[in-house]
Amino acid sequence: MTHPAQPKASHFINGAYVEDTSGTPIPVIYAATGEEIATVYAATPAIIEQALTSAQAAQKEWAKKTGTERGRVLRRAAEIMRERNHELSVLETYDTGKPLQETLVADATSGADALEYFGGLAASLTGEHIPLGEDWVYTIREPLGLCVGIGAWNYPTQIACWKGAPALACGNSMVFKPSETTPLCALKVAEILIEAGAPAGLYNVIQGMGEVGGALVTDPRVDKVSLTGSVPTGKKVYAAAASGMKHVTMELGGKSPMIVFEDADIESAISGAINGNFYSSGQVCSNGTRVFVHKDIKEKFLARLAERTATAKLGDPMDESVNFGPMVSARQMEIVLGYIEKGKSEGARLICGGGRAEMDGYYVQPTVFADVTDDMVIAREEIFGPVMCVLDFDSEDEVIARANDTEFGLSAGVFTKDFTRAHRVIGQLEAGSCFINSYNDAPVEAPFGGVKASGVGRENSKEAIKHFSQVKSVYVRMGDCEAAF
Ligand SMILES: NC(=O)c1ccc[n+]([C@@H]2O[C@H](COP(=O)([O-])OP(=O)(O)OC[C@H]3O[C@@H](n4cnc5c(N)ncnc54)[C@H](O)[C@@H]3O)[C@@H](O)[C@H]2O)c1
Ligand SMILES: O=CCc1c[nH]cn1
Repeated sequence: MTHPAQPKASHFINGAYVEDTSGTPIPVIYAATGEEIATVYAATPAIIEQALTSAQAAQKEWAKKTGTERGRVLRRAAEIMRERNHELSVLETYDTGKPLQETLVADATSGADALEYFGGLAASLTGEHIPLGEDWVYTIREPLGLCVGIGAWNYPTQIACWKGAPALACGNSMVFKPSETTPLCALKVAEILIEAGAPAGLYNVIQGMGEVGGALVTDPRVDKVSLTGSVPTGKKVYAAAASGMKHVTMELGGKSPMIVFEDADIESAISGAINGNFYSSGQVCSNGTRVFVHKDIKEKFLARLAERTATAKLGDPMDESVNFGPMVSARQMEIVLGYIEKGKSEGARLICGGGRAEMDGYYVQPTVFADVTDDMVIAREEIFGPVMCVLDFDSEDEVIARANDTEFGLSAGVFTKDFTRAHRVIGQLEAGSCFINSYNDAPVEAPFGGVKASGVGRENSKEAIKHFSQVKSVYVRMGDCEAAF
């Protein structure tokens, strides 16, 4: 019997599902059991061509609509997503293995927030009037054209919407390629947009691995590339886009610091560390995986952290009481287990976890290492799994320097009751998305993105509009135009 997660076809192009089984088969594996639940096929050159042609044609008509008309479609799509939240969350759980407890509140709902927010902004995307004596300049905010979105596997619905919603609000069209590990959810986003009144071809989804992404990035019809992925992929995609002088947004990886000062509320700081390391089984780009704890409170912090981590409920992700799921894939589980062994061999002190959980599926125990030093591999490389590194520090200046000593710059957090210190420290941290006495909140109203190797551009908020539109300026001379000869 066909599994309920099996989509009608692999791709969604020009308003309909499209199949081409001559592409490479991509099995969809449910991470909680290892069972193959669906198959899709990588886009062939003919499929890529269909998607780009449809998107290019649809964009021209879409850009002629008023912002109010565009916004209405996006807001209707948001409503449909909310009405179907349960069904979409179950699919997200099949796609990623993340617990339903999480997907019910953080995936389709976050996608709907983006559609609603950018739907609301669409009608207010105007230019300005710049008086110059008698003359004047006016500006027009114009779409970029055909945008390509390429997704990572940790938030398939959210990523499809965080890219699609601002792109469409600004009058662009999109071809979206989900991660080959989680190909299912973006198809539903495309389906819902059509149901909400989007024209055929405006938002297309095609499947595939890096080669399909590469073909999209280098196509001369594409004006903008927005990637969510790792730093190595980001470097390749950024370079390929640059050779075509395309606009880019790069949402990449991190190894973010979370600093716990001696005056912090310990329970609250531990909640931050848990949210910033174990939510989505640690598969969140902005995670605060280097937890710097002041030496005076380190042992107290570790003892309580171990106690609370022991209460994590691993199990069937469809059971709503389960709050800790498997890694997305066997490959990701092996990568994470490799880092755990590295941490042990490097001499870090294992506080809890430290291996695979004894159950079917790709579960890794929530793991905490203490006495981690800055030079250890586990403190330098992005693990993208449930592995928290606790490092201790003495002084504010020292911890700021150590927190910044990384190629990454996605996020940073500070826990302290001293707000003067909180703002002073945050002001010196090299990171794009920061938190004070909290960790990992990502509301659509706030800009999201990194500095240094963690990325270029911002998603969400009004900032995203700047990355999906361009400004035309028009000089208007009221008198005669004069020349030297
Ligand atoms: N900053 C953010 O917003 C954010 C959010 C989620 C995940 N991430 C990052 O994503 C990574 C995990 O996701 P992943 O393993 O899917 O990342 P990845 O870099 O392996 O793949 C990301 C996407 O890029 C595609 N791709 C690979 N090579 C390509 C190429 N040469 N040209 C075009 N496309 C190509 C993949 O098929 C996939 O769709 C982590 O590093 C994580 O930090 C960042
Ligand atoms: O994974 C990165 C994006 C994100 C952060 N919090 C929720 N989603």
